[in-house]
Amino acid sequence: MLFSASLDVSNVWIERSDRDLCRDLSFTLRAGEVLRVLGDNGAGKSSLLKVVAGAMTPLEGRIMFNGQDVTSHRALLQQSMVYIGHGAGLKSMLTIEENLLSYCPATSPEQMQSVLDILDLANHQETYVKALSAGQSRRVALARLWLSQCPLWLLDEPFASLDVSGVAVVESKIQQHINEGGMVLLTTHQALSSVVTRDLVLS
Ligand SMILES: Nc1ncnc2c1ncn2[C@@H]1O[C@H](COP(=O)(O)OP(=O)(O)OP(=O)(O)O)[C@@H](O)[C@H]1O
Repeated sequence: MLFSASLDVSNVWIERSDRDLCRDLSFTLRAGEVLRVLGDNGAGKSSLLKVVAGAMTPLEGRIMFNGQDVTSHRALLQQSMVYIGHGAGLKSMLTIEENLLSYCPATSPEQMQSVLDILDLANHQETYVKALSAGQSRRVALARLWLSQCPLWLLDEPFASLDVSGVAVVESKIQQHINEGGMVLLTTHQALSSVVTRDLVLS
């Protein structure tokens, strides 16, 4: 699939616990780009992602997607993005397959098998998510990315809990996504070894 999308965030002001996390923050994201949000613990990286995802409302600012103002019309953006926050967003009483189908109902059995193989979860297809390790749960959460066919990925610490092979799989999927014109906004405290990023530093 080839994507063509753009994100323009302008003059965002985010306040939390009576503290300004950012004021007048603007940035753009274009097809084929990865923007890495950096900053110390508590700087506001997760909050910024939540604002773009529509899970938090900024005091001021505008978010444009494909040239359309989605600041107060989040539905337009929701159908074009996948947001993976700190929590895996999985239902613990469902199996891996049931969880993925609840997000991506059009997934074919072949696609499901391929994703589980890539993530080294093929033997856990029927396992309930409550019985997975933190890294395995993270892998399931991230599998939504390449089943969803959405241009915009918002990833809060996507490599947390992943082992070396998990990090390599996710980096290669990010590279594939941007090669196809996708966009990635992510927070991470670690350098990406194979993907070129632009950096946005919150202080
Ligand atoms: N649920 C909340 N209610 C009130 N304040 C919060 C909440 N979550 C975070 N904060 C505050 O907002 C600020 C920014 O938090 P945020 O999680 O966005 O930072 P971060 O840069 O992602 O941090 P980290 O690198 O530790 O993950 C912090 O000062 C924190 O105390």
